[in-house]
Amino acid sequence: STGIVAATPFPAEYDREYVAPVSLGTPAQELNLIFDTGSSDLWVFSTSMPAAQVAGQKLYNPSGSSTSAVLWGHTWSIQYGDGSRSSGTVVNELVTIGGISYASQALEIANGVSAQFSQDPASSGLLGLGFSILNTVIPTSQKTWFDNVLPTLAAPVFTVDLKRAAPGTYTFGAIDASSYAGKIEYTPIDNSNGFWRLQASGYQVGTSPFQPTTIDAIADTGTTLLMLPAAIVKAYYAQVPGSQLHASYGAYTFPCSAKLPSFTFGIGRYRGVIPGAFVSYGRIDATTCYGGIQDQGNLPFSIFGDILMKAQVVVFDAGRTRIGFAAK
Ligand SMILES: N#Cc1c(N)n[nH]c1N1CCCC1
Repeated sequence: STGIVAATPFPAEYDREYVAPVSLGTPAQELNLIFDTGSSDLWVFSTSMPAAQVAGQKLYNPSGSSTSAVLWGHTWSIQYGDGSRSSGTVVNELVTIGGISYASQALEIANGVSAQFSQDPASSGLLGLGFSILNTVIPTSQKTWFDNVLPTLAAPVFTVDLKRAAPGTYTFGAIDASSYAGKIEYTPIDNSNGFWRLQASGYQVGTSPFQPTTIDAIADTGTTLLMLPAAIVKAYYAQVPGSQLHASYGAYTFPCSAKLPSFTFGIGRYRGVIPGAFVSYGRIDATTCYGGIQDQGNLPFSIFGDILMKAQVVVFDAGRTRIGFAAK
């Protein structure tokens, strides 16, 4: 089987996150979830949550589904890198994405979420697309939906084609040859820590010479920005007049009137180009804009988040434990 769903950015002009529809239970309850290659829990807002923590999100109601079955004694609790959290209980449920169904998917229902989630009306939860070792359900960890449907897919892959301020696609079980230009360049991933972790071969700022250097990064659709080592970030903004490491934001900002250089990353001999315009993440005030490239700080790896993804077609190949990039 193969399946395709739209990946819609929210808020429309800022691409802070991308959500896609997931169908739960019988009769179907369709919720928009963040598809996140940097985590491995499938969890949803539910009717078990306090009203004070809900603000417009659609809620999954297990009692309204004839196919939900409590996974007795199982709970989950997750905290993301930005400090956001959620937790709750677990049911087995029919979960369908792009027409691909799995009848007894571990579906984690929230009975509590942190403010970042409560204040985000666009997302009713997350679909983890990382490796199942990261799943937080106890006493027995559960498989991701992708892991469960893998044997039924025409090819053991999913493809991410995010776009800037426009709907893109997540495709399961196939690679749409018409979605990209040239060849897909693959590189092995290390999934031992549950991430799609790769080594890029270097970078280039604008038209300056390519700098060969290994960049140890995870491909993470759940992270908005491109988080890189301090030296690379410094080299990038050195080419942006008026940019600064803003004391109060603890992040690089620049004058919205600045012309931003492109950022190129290497995968082997392949060069992936992020247009300068993609590096403007959003306006802070009348004249100041927030950089889409930021310092990874004390993270143990870089994060190739949405700012990079939206410039490429990215193939997550579980069959051959590799990841592929192509221009579009
Ligand atoms: N922080 C963070 C983060 C990450 N590195 N991957 N996914 C994340 N989130 C998903 C929803 C909230 C944060």
